Amino acid sequence: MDSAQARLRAALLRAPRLVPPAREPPDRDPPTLAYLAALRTNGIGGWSRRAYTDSIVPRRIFGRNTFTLSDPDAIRHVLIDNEANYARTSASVRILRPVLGDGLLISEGQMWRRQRRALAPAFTPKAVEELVPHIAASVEAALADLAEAAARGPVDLFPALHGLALEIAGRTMFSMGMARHGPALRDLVTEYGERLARPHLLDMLLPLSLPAPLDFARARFRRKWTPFLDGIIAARAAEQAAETGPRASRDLLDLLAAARDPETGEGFSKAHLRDQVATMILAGHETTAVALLWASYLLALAPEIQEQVAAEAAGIELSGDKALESRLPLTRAVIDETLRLYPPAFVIVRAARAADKLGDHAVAKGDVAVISPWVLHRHRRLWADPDAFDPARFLPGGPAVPRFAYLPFGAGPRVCIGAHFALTEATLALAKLVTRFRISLPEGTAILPAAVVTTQPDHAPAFTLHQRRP
Ligand code: HEM
Repeated sequence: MDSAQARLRAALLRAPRLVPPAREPPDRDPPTLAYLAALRTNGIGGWSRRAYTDSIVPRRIFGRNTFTLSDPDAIRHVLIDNEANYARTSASVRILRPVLGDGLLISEGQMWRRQRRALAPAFTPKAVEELVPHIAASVEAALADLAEAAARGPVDLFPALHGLALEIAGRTMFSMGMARHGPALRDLVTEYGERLARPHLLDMLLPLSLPAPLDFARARFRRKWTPFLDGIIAARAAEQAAETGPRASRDLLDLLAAARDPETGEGFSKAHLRDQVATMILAGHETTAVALLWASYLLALAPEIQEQVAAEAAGIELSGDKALESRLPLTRAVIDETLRLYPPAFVIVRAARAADKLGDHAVAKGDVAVISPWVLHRHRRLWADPDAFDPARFLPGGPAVPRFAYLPFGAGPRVCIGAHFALTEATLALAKLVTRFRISLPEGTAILPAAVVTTQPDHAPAFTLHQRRP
């Protein structure tokens, strides 16, 4: 550990211990119907106390075994070693396909491989580094709007962070400004999230070949959704046709449009390209916005740490120097620790295609493996002081974080393709937010997680943003 790292660590040690408020897990597993109700309103409530101490928690739900895994070997087995035996569940596909179509997140087999190969070059650390100046410019514009709002009084930060993450996703991945389309997109996504994305009993029980009752409403939603996306893509094409001179850089849509199957030479269809835009924009902005909201919340509860983040970022020119992120170790550690305490993707679920074994448990075809970053990251046996906010766990030079105890982005071949992008964006945005404003909340404000698809806040608290500098 060098002396700068030692100083940072010592300063963090002086900050008071913070355990952000949380609901206590139930002492016993909720009965099946209560469990299903929890999945529709707040999935975190489905795990009882034993999930946070046991390595594998089996439960039988409607004739099927479900295993919540916090055992590193079992997790590795499902996500890596025997990954081909574990597919997305029919409930996940039912819920996600009307919005994401055949995009990367829910495609399987050869189609998935082709897409992943085509998209991978756009997400390497080097490619992401090229995007830093664009991310920085979008953050600056969002902060100017926030400053105006903050001058009028307390601010509902969540929609502002959503708008920011959406703008960054649209601009950097598809060269599309989202100012025009963003509000309508958010309305559609909210409409879907409030009703159709909440799993119903029959979503889980029926095979994909049979429609569940909500599938009809989901199909109606898709009939509105796809023309909306086609409209955005057409607007982008029109904008580019009107531009004179060479394009500055190729974006994701260009990469996908140019991709050819090495065997057949075929390209992706127009419908497929549209599904990819939907996938990247949705997977890429909702999660990052949630992460930034929780990071702002934690720093409002821990003003001493907030001041240290502000001091770190103030010493650096944040205008978009590409190697920026590595020079913000504390800001980055705050983001890492936020993703531990409030993982935006709170659960990763797979269904076994064939019989298998997890630890001492026999797995039958159709049984479900549940890997919950929420449970795993607060597991009593895997973390010291698991409920406390302690960014020092992630400072460089400290002990390594155990590989399968920390999975905000999943692991294995289906690991989040946008992980590096998200970490860069969130670190930069948080650094800029905190250098510009001192963030606070009224004394005693508690935000609790409400996990449906992502780990959302249970209400929209008004943050006070005190301008540090114009
Ligand atoms: C803090 C932000 C983010 C979090 C916490 C997150 C989390 C995750 C997780 C846990 C998975 C694995 C799901 C599974 O195995 O079932 C995943 C996959 C994925 N993520 Fe992210 N993600 C984030 C940001 C992004 C961004 C910025 C993008 C796009 C640029 C993105 C695009 C995707 C895609 C396309 C997949 C599917 C990959 C595949 O199946 O090959 N994510 N994400």
